[in-house]
Amino acid sequence: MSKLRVAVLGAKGRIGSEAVRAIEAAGDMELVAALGRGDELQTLADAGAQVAVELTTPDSVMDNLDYLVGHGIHAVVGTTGWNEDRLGRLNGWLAGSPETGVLIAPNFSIGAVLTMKFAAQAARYFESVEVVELHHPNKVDAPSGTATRTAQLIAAARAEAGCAPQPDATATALDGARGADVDGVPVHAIRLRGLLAHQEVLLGGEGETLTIRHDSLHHSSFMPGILLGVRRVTQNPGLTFGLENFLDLG
Ligand SMILES: NC(=O)C1=CN([C@@H]2O[C@H](COP(=O)(O)OP(=O)(O)OC[C@H]3O[C@@H](n4cnc5c(N)ncnc54)[C@H](O)[C@@H]3O)[C@@H](O)[C@H]2O)C=CC1
Ligand SMILES: O=C(O)C1=N[C@H](C(=O)O)C[C@H](O)C1
Repeated sequence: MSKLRVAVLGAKGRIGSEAVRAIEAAGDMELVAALGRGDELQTLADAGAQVAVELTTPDSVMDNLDYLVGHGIHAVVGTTGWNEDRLGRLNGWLAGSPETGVLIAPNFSIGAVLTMKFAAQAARYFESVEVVELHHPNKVDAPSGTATRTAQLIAAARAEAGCAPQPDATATALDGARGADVDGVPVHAIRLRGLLAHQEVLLGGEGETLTIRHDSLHHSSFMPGILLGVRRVTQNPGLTFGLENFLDLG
């Protein structure tokens, strides 16, 4: 069977360099291009890339996806910075290239995907819920894409269950002291040397609390998800948001 022809964008970055190694080691894939900032996107079409793994920066990802979708190259995207406006533009490009698949995964690690699922399940049973994400200090965006998605899923589950707004008597606060408000869920971002990517979801009810914590200790935690995404995206045209869509989580 012929190997999948895969490219990496952001190949010299923290996660991109790990992805290059993982793709090179995968028996069913061939790494046909590894691009860094400033490299010509035309290299991807010239190399016959079928799938591109996009691991760059929020300021680069849209131009790259415009090119990829326009050339019918499937994309597996880990880069953060997604909002309604960006998703709308991407869907517009995909409408003009209906056979192309794009997976956007806020997090490729199985533990983080499960954290999001468990948090959404638990959120309706507790009065209070807050998200704390903790990352290395070189991260350029806050809150993390994972924390934003977690808070959105929690808010949606609470709305569906008819939960009341969270109790919070804060009358005066220093700017930022209560974190960012994502759909009514406070999200707090810590940046600390020594950390990689971590998240806690804190839930509180009468006389009890529940903490769901996940730790990515190495970039290798993201690789099985990236490889799964590469294998599955070619059979899933259009936009898929979240790796859970390619997992049988029940
Ligand atoms: N979804 C997930 O599971 C994960 C997502 N990420 C996200 O991936 C992105 C990259 O993270 P890191 O590797 O830590 O950052 P990084 O800064 O180490 O790497 C980004 C790389 O992309 C390069 N780059 C920028 N523009 C480019 C362009 N137009 N073409 C090609 N290369 C370009 C940069 O020069 C840099 O080498 C971030 O948005 C981060 O949040 C990171 C880890 C896991
Ligand atoms: O920048 C990172 O490192 C990470 N980014 C993603 C995010 O913002 O959620 C995924 C993971 O947290 C690592």
